Amino acid sequence: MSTYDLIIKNGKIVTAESTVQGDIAIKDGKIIEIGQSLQDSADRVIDAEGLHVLPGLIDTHVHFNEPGRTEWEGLETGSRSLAAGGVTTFFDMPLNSTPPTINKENLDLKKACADEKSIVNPRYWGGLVPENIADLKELHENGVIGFKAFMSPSGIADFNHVDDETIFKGMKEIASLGSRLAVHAESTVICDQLAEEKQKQGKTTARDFVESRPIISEIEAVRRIISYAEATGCKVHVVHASSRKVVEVIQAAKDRGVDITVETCAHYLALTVKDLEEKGGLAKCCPPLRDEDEVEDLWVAVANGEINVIASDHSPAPASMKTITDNYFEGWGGISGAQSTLNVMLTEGYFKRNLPLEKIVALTATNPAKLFGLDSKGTIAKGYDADITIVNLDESFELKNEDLFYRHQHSPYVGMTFKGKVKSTIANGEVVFENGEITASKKVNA
Ligand SMILES: NC(=O)N[C@H]1NC(=O)NC1=O
Ligand SMILES: [Zn+2]
Ligand SMILES: [Zn+2]
Repeated sequence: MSTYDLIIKNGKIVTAESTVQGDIAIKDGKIIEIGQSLQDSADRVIDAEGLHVLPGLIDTHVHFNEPGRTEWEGLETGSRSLAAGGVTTFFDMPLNSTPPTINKENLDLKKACADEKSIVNPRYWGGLVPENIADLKELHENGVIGFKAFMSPSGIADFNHVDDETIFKGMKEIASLGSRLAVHAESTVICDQLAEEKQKQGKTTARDFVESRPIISEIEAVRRIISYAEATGCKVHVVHASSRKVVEVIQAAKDRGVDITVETCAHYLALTVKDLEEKGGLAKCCPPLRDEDEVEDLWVAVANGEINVIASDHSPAPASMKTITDNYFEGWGGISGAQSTLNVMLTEGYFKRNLPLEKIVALTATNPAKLFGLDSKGTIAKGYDADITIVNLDESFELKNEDLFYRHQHSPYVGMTFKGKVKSTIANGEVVFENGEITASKKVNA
C-alpha cells in the first residue's frame, strides 16, 4: 500500500501569504504533508513543474436552481462548471430553486440533490423573506452559512423581497443566532420608479436600463442596512457591489467598527455597459454593469483590500430568456459565469493590473473560508482539506461555448481570450477535472 493517495510535485504553491515551490502529499482527502522532494510512495503523482498550485476557489454566490428549476441549471452541470473553473466549494443561494431554501424541509430537499449530484463541496445560504422569521433558527441549526435577503424584487415569484420591518426583525433574530445577513442591496423605490418612467417614455435601450438602476440606488440600500446593522448588531455581507462608490460607504462603516463585509463579482471587473449593448441579454444583470471608469475604480478597491470576497453570482437561464431584441427591461437578469471567475482574476487582475496571485487566493478562497467558518478550507496547509486547483499561467485560450459545462452553454465571457488555464481541480483529494475533462467518480446518470 502506498503511503499517500496523491502527490503534487514541484508546483509553485500559492497561499494568501506567499508563493513557494514544493510538493503536496494527500491522503484520505486531506493535505498531510508539504515539503521538498517528498520521497514516499503514492498511488498517483502529478508533475506540477512550471505550474501554479492554488487553493480550490470558494464561490460564495451561485444560483444552481435545483430542485425545481433544473431547466435553467442544476447541481450536476453547475458543479461540473465549477470544477472546470478551479472551484471546489460553492454556497448555493436560497432562491431560483423551487422550493426556495426558506425552511428546514426545503433545505433538506436541496441537500439531498447536492449529495447525489455535486462533484464539489456544497454549502447553503438560507433565505430571509417576510414569511419565515420563525424558521431562521432551525435553518441556522442545520448548518446554513448565513442568510440572504433581497431589498428589491428578486424576479422570482416564490422569494419575496423584504420590507424594512422584516429586515429589521430578521436582523435582530440573525444577530441573536450569531449568523450573518447577506443582502442584495438596491433600492426598490429608486429602481421601480425610474424603470416605470423610462418605460412610459419608451426608453428601453441598454443605457436606459442601466440608468434605471443607478449606483445611488445601491448606496441608499447599503446606508439603510448599515443603520440597521448598527441598531441590531447583526453582521452584514453586501453582495455584488458594482462600484467603488458603494464600497466606500461600506469601508467607512468598517472603519467605525461595524461588522460588515462586501463582495464584488468577476463581471463587474471585466465587463462594461458597452458589453451589455453589444452582447444583449447575456450581459444583463442586477445591479447592472457600469462604465469603464467604474471598472477601473473597482480594481483599485480590490487592490487596496477594500473588498472581502470575489464571487460569480452565477445566475443562469435558458437562451430564450436571455434574448433581448429592443427592450432591455425584458429578459432575465443574471450572468452565467461560474466557470470563469479564476480566468477573469488572472487575466484582468494578475496579468493586466499586476494584482498579486496571493491577493487573488485571499479574495477567492482564504477570505471566504474565514468569513463563513470553513475552518478546514481556503488554504494549502498541513491538515487542511485537499481542495486544490492547478493552473498553467503560460497558456492562453479563447473561451468557446462548447468549453462550458453549464446546462446552457452561453456566457458573456465567450469570445474573450484568457491567459492562465485550469489544468486540474482536486476536491477532497479526488481529481474531479483534468485537461478539459470531468474525471469525478460520481456519475449521476450511470
Ligand atoms: N434571482 C437572481 O438570481 N437574481 C440575480 N441576478 C442578477 O443579475 N442579480 C441577482 O441578484
Ligand atoms: Zn442579487
Ligand atoms: Zn445572486
